[in-house]
Amino acid sequence: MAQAVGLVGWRGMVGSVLMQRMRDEGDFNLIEPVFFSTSNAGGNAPEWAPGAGKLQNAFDIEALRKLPIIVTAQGGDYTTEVYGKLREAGWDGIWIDAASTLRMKDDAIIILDPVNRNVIDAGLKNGIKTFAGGNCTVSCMLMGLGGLFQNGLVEWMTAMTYQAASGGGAQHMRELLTQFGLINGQVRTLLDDPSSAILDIDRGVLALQQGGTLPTEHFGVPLAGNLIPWIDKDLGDGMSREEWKGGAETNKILGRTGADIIPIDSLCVRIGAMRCHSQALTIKLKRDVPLDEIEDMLRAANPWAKVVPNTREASMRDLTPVAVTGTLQIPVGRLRKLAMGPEYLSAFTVGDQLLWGAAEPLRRMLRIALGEA
Ligand SMILES: NC(=O)C1=CN([C@@H]2O[C@H](COP(=O)(O)OP(=O)(O)OC[C@H]3O[C@@H](n4cnc5c(N)ncnc54)[C@H](OP(=O)(O)O)[C@@H]3O)[C@@H](O)[C@H]2O)C=CC1
Ligand SMILES: N[C@@H](CC(=O)OP(=O)(O)O)C(=O)O
Repeated sequence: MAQAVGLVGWRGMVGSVLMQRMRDEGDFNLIEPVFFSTSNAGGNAPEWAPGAGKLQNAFDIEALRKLPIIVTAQGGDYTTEVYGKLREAGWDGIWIDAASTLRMKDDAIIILDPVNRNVIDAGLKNGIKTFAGGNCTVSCMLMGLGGLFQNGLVEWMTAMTYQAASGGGAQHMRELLTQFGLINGQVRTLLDDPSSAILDIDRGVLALQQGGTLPTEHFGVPLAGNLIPWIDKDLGDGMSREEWKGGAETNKILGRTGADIIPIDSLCVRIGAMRCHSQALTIKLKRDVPLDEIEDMLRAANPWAKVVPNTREASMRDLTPVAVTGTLQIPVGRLRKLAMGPEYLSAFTVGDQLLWGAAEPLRRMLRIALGEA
């Protein structure tokens, strides 16, 4: 008989991508979905899930307690509000969560099964019941570079990130597009006139960007025609929380602790892409490995990592957010040894932060929990 699975956060941005992937992969044939809402209990479940009945109250601990598995993409505040109460009420089910809240807890595993299926399986065997999707930047990086980690080749690594607006949420994407539109409107007459001076156009754009009238409620400053070299909270030691996650989460996903920890550091930057995070990586290898062997390792690690030849044409065609959006492929390119020596490798990777960065690890974990993968 199909297992009942509670779904919370299914209509949000991450949740919608998750629902679409579950529908595409036939996951709903394996479960009896119970849809929850924080805002519309008693409303209708989505029309594409006939027979799913009414939406249940996502804060109703008694209703949640009945379910052996709960999948949530509702957000960290919801997890903070509900998870503890549910466990305190004696709930012993499997909790699969997109939020960062529980990731670093000792009794939780960060899920990215193409990279850490061994950690997940060992956890399940040892009674772990809490599974959290990783930070989008970390998950996309590990999907691309998994081969180097699998082969124990990484001595240390730095990631310079180029993160899309979607990482902030749906409202951030809207704000970015509104800013682009307003900027275009500001200089449209000049743009339409081929004889206008580019510096006049530039002055017009800057006047709007600096004038304080662009909507910046979500990003704090204009992102259109700009970048923001800070993502997430200020940890007070010169590091952003997003940068801290790069090292902390990567090592936890890989199951590395103590002396086995791989130093990984980042500088995380928000740019005006829509939903793909990109990152430029500098990797110190433990030994000099020829580039063709490195490429073979990257390809062999999982079916989604794709090596892009280090040429201008291939990089421009295949290694951009626009090329990757909506796909599960994680291209890795710009691979070359650096001037510092043959153990120093440069790489660039791009990933859809709503797919491998958020939804995909959750639906795959659900299948593992159901014994279907
Ligand atoms: N955004 C991202 O890039 C990533 C997000 N995550 C995590 O996923 C979680 C959710 O993020 P995200 O999906 O961006 O959040 P959203 O804001 O898109 O959705 C969250 C909830 O908001 C409610 N909501 C209110 N108004 C609307 C509306 N007009 N349309 C849709 N939903 C609405 C819904 O709850 P209800 O139906 O109950 O009203 C929905 O489940 C967070 O924990 C985040 O950390 C993880 C990785 C990446
Ligand atoms: N912080 C990421 C998005 C995100 O939701 O990350 P996390 O799941 O670690 O909170 C970004 O802004 O691009």
